[in-house]
Amino acid sequence: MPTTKYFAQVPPFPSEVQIVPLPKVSLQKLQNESVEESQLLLEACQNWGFFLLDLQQSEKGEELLEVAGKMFDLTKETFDLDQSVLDRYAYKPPHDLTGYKRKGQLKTDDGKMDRMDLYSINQDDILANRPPRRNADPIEAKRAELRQFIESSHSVIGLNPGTLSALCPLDQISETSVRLLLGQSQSTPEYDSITLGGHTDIGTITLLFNVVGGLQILPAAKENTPENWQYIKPEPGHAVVNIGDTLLEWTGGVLRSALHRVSTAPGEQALVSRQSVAYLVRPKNSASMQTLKGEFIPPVEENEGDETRSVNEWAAWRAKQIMLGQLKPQTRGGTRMGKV
Ligand SMILES: O=C(O)CCC(=O)C(=O)O
Ligand SMILES: [Fe+2]
Repeated sequence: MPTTKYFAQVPPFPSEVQIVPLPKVSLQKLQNESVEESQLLLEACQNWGFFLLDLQQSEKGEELLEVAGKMFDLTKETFDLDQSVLDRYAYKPPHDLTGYKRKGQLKTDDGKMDRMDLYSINQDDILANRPPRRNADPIEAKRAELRQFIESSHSVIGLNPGTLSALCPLDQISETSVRLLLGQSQSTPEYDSITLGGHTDIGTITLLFNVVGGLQILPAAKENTPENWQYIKPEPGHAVVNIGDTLLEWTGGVLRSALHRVSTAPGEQALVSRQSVAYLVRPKNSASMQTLKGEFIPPVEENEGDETRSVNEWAAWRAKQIMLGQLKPQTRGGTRMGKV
């Protein structure tokens, strides 16, 4: 999440609300190769599939916080556009998810419609790996800042296993995107309403910048009932990082991909609009979904049959399964669940 400046502009997260006790992992300590910090990171990725990344006291981290602030400003400028202007950039699901998604187009867990406006910007468009696409004016005007945000986010997460950065290079075509999100303020809040339905992220890793609360996760082994969902409290100077399904598959289920959603923000935070910014990393399209080999990864057993599809084929299959209702997103992987 960006710096304190953005937190000062909204009501505080209420202290009485129960929150998920997510570990805070320090980027600076990871950069200094702290063994304890790496252990904390691994445990968080196994137990929760989520952690808070403390970006403070690290040059790279502070740089990212600064540019994440610019992405918040861009989110505001973009969603301040007239509805008729935004509609010109509408996304075209299921094939093209880049562009603007108006609220009310997706079913949420409770059978109602979502309340989240999204604008997805393709990484290859910003880095000029493909012919440019015409985006809404505020986005066109901030191409340089978007590039900075992508490069800075990529370098922060590229720190960890070397394999990950090799499989998600910046110069090869992928579906990696920057997503700007807006949940509108509610003058008479409906606290049980879902803004963006429960899902897992399909990619490898997601870096999320939140100021206002609302993001919730369903802890492992908990039934999907309203009382089991718990809020993540946004912290100044930290990003929320979560593991996606691709990393779960690549690690043979060692890491957890957790179900999460956005609900109405708690307390007085529901009275203000909620912006958030996500950097959703996908592998290069030509990569394989095959389980990686490594010290911590259980070998694939003969009767299991390893995944042989490419990232592209697998993503198309998965999207279709979800649409047909044959695959329901759920928390998978991690220590407590063993192999998937
Ligand atoms: O807005 C948020 O905090 C979460 C967004 C999210 O989960 C997503 O874009 O995949
Ligand atoms: Fe997500």
